[in-house]
Amino acid sequence: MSARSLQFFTGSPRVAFLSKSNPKPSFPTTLRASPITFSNLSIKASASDPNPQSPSAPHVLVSYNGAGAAISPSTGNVASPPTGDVAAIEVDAVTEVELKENGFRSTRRTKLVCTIGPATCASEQLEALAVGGMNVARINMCHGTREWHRRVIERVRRLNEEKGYAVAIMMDTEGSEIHMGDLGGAASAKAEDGEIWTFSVRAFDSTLPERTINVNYDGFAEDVKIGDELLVDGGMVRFEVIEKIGPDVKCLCTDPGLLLPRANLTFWRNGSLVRERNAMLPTISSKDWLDIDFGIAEGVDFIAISFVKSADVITHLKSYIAARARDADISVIAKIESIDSLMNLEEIILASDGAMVARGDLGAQIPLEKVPSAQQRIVQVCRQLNRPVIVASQLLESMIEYPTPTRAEVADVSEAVRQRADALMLSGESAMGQYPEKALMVLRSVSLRIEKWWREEKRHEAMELPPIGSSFADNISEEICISAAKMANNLGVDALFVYTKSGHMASLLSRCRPDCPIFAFTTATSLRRRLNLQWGLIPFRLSFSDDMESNLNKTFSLLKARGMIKSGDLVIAVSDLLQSIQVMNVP
Ligand SMILES: Nc1ncnc2c1ncn2[C@@H]1O[C@H](COP(=O)(O)OP(=O)(O)O)[C@@H](O)[C@H]1O
Ligand SMILES: C=C(OP(=O)(O)O)C(=O)O
Ligand SMILES: [K+]
Ligand SMILES: [Mg+2]
Repeated sequence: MSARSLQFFTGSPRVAFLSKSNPKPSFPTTLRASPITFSNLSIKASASDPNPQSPSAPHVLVSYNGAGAAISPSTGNVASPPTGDVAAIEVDAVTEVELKENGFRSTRRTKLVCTIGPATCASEQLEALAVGGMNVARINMCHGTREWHRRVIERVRRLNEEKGYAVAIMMDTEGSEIHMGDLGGAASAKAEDGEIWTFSVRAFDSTLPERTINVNYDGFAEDVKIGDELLVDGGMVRFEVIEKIGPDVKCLCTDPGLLLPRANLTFWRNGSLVRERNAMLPTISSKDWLDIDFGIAEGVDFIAISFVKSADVITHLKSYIAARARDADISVIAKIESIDSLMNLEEIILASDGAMVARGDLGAQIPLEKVPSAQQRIVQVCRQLNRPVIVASQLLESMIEYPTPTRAEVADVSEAVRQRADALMLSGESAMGQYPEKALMVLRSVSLRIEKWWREEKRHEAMELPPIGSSFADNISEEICISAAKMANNLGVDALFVYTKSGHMASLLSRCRPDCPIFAFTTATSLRRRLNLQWGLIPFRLSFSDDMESNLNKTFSLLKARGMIKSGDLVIAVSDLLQSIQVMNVP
C-alpha cells in the first residue's frame, strides 16, 4: 500500500501536517490548518472559519504516523512503557475473544437486542445470550412484575461485572394500548373457528369463566360496534363482534389461532382501524410513569416508549429524565408503531435518541404490505438524522417453536442487515420461545454473512448524508468523520479509532457505515454500554487525556498487551478533543 511507504514519521513528537503547497509533512508549532490534502482527500476547516484567529476555532489535521517519538515505526518498539495497568482498558469480553481469534474484519457490525422473558431470565440463560452476542437486553413492562424485572436487571449487571460483558438494558413501556388480560395464569388459549368468546371489561375476582377474555381498556364495550372486526396481535386471531351485553362483548372467532397473555387488540370498522379513542389515550400512562421511575432508579440504559404519536412526549420525557436522573444518562428510543408516528416521523426521530421499527403493532395499524416500505423509510431517516434504529418483531417468529428459521425469515433478517439498520431485535423468540440461543445464533450468522458479502462486493449504495449539526464545529466533526470513513475504505485500514467523551463523534463515524470496525474509546462505563446499540462500534472504556499522542501510545500498548491489535495494523484515529485525522501503523 502506497500510504505505508510514505515516511511521514520523524522523531519529532509532533503531529504531521500536510498541505497542497507542501506535500511533505511539516511539523507546525501551532496546530492551524489551511486547506489540507491527503491523496484525493481535501479537508477545509479553518479556511472557511469566519474567525480563523479565534483560539477556540477548530482545526483539522491530517497526519500519518504522527503519534510521536514514543513509538518507532521501524522497530515497532514502544519507548516508554505504558503507565497504569493493562486492565485500564475495558471492552466486552465476547468482542475481545472475537478480535483475538478472528481479527478486525470478523467483528459483527449489526447489534443484537434480546427480549428477556421466562425462557431467558435465569443467570445461565442470560449468560448464554451474552456469549451468543446479545448487546442489549430488553425488558417489556407489558409483562411480568417490577420485582421480576428488577431481578433480571440485577443478573445482567452482575454478569457484566463478574464476567466482563457489556450488555446494556432497555426498558420498554407498556403504553396505552388496548390489550387482553393475562388469561388467568394460562400460558395460552386456543380459539377455534366458529367459537363464541366473551371480551369483557368486568373485573373477575377469581377464575375467569370459560372462553372469557379480560380487556384492559374501560371504554372497550362502549367503543366497539356490532359488526366490527377484532384483531388479536395484528391478525394472528380474528373475531367479529356479534353482541354487546353491558360490559361484555360477544365475539365470533373467524380466524382461529393461539391467544397469548396480554396480546394486543385492535378493532376495525369497514376496513379501517378505529382509532378515535386510541388517539385520546395518553402515550405515557400513569402506570408507565411508575415504570419510568423504576427504570431511572434502576439505572437502565435505554427507555423505549410505545405508541409515540408526536415529538412532544419524547421532549417531555427527556426533560423529566434529565431532572430526575442527574448522574445517569438514559437514552430515549421512540417506537414507531402507529399511523401518527409515521406522520410525524422526522420530528419524532430528531427529538429522540434512537428509534425502533416496531413491526408488530405497526402491522396492525397499517396494511401489512406497507410495512416493508415504512421500515425502509424509518431506517433511512434515522441514518440521515444520525439516530440508531432497531428493526423489531417477527424476524424469526417460527423459531419460537422450531429450531430452524424459514427461508423467508432469513431473507427478512438479511434485508434489515442490508438496509444497515443498527440493530435487530428478538421478541417472543428469546422471551418465551423454545430456542432462544439458536435464534440469536441465526441473527448473528446471517448478519456476519450479509455484512461480509456486501463489503466484498462493494454492494452498498452510497447514502447522501446531509449536514445535521447546528454549529460550525458540528459541521466540521461531520466532515471529519465522513472523510475519515472514506479514507478508511480507500486505504483498506484495519480499524478506525475514535476518542469521544460524549459519544457524538463515534455515532457520526458509525453513521458513515465504514468497511472497518470502529473502536470507540470513552471515559464512562454507562456511555460505553449505550454505544453498544450503534452499528459497527466496539466501545471501550479508557481514561484518556487531551493529549492525543499519549492517548494513542497508551491505547496501542494496552491493546497490544491484550492481543487485540498487532504491530503493522493500519489505523485511522479521530477525536472530538482535537479536530484531527491521523493515519498510522501500529508500532
Ligand atoms: N417478562 C415477561 N414475562 C412473561 N412473558 C413475557 C415477558 N416478556 C415477554 N413475554 C412473552 O413473550 C412474548 C413476546 O414478547 P414481546 O414481543 O415483548 O411482547 P408482546 O408480544 O406482548 O408485544 C409476549 O407476548 C409474552 O408472551
Ligand atoms: C416491538 C413492539 O412492541 P411490543 O412488543 O411492546 O408490542 C412491536 O409492536 O413490534
Ligand atoms: K411494550
Ligand atoms: Mg408494540
